[in-house]
Amino acid sequence: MTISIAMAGKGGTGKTSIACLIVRYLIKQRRVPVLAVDADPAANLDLGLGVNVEKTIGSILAGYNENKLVIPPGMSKEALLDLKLNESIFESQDFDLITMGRGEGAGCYCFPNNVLKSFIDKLLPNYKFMVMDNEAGLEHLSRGTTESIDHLLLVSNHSVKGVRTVGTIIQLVKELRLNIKHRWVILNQAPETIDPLVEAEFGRLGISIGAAIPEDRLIMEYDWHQRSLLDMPGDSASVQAIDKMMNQILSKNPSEVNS
Ligand SMILES: Nc1ncnc2c1ncn2[C@@H]1O[C@H](COP(=O)(O)OP(=O)(O)OP(=O)(O)O)[C@@H](O)[C@H]1O
Repeated sequence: MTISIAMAGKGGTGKTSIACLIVRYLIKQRRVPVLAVDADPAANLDLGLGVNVEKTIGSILAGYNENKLVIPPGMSKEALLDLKLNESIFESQDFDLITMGRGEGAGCYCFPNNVLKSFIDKLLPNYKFMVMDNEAGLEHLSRGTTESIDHLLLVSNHSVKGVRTVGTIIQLVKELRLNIKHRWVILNQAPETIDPLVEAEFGRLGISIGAAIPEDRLIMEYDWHQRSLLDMPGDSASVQAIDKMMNQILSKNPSEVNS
């Protein structure tokens, strides 16, 4: 069975960086192959993983909608779309990546989201792990494989707004009736002492912190130099915290991990 890990939280709190460091952990632990999914139209999971994705689900669908696809004789439009979607998989030795990207024009992501979901349903049996970076709203995680997530990681930075967004997402998960097996609240860029206001907000919402990832200048430097976070050194503070967090998370499903 594939173990699915999904990230959520307010924009800019570090979801993408943490997703990359989780992929790094899985690769180092040889828990491969990993399917990385960038389901946030505003995220750049590819850059964090040190690759550059040009073909996204959004860009393929834009061509499909505008009838830009030349359909070979004897092939259905759906079969051609499937073929094109397969071309959007970025393959590397240890992980594959699919990216939702932006559709053309403003507005609704319902169609790309639905296509992404059924695409994931098809791909998932080929992987040991799926790591999915999401936008704050989780509406797209309903129906199909993505309805049931093994580990939902709710990321907040050290701000009252970040914590409130986590509270809102917890509510949303209930309303959407998503089947989340384990939920973890991650405090990113955590200082040594948590500000009493931030702590009070966690307390008010009845949320306990599952793991804290410290502020690590190296993450910013890698970002600045567009270096892959997969190459972060094992002794850096953030990597050590992520590795510890992942050991704790995966201890919840040892049988699947060893199978
Ligand atoms: N623990 C950390 N220490 C230092 N800098 C960090 C840390 N985590 C993330 N950052 C920096 O914070 C910024 C935002 O991080 P990131 O892009 O991962 O957030 P995000 O939640 O995915 O944002 P978005 O939703 O907008 O894509 C980046 O510049 C990143 O380098």
